[in-house]
Amino acid sequence: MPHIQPSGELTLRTLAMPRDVNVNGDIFGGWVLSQMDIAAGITAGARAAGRVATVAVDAMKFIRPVRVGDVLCIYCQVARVGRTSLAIEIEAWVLRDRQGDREKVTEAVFTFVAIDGEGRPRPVDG
Ligand SMILES: CC(=O)SCCNC(=O)CCNC(=O)[C@H](O)C(C)(C)COP(=O)(O)OP(=O)(O)OC[C@H]1O[C@@H](n2cnc3c(N)ncnc32)[C@H](O)[C@@H]1OP(=O)(O)O
Repeated sequence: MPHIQPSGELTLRTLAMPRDVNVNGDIFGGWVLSQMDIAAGITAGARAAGRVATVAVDAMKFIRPVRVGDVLCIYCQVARVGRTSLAIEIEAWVLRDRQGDREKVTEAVFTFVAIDGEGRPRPVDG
């Protein structure tokens, strides 16, 4: 079996806490999605040199559950730059129980729009 590595830059690391569990006792998918939005927003904001807003969440796949005590590691890369929008590919991996095996748990593509002070689209490259 090939040794699969994360794609992209490690942008955010955080610990899954008991307050974020769902009724199954695993971590709530919405919490994972919000961490991905934060991480991708950092990457998009850096590329667009300013404010960005999430306009679309595509190709979201929940591959494996996240559990309390896992370290969530989010990797991002810019996949496409348009006139006012940019797409960020995101992979979320965990280190099981803080230090164990590394597993990919989710992936997605988020689209951001560069916005000005009034919240209107502006060119990514000024
Ligand atoms: C659930 C939440 O609370 S998400 C929270 C954060 N997000 C928000 O609040 C954003 C709310 N949305 C908005 O304010 C507006 O949609 C804006 C300002 C982001 C964009 O305004 P729009 O009038 O849609 O802009 P417009 O039609 O000019 O499109 C802007 C760019 O986004 C792209 N775009 C718009 N909608 C989508 C979409 N669903 N998927 C992919 N790209 C899209 C367009 O193709 C265009 O890209 P380009 O300039 O690179 O060619």
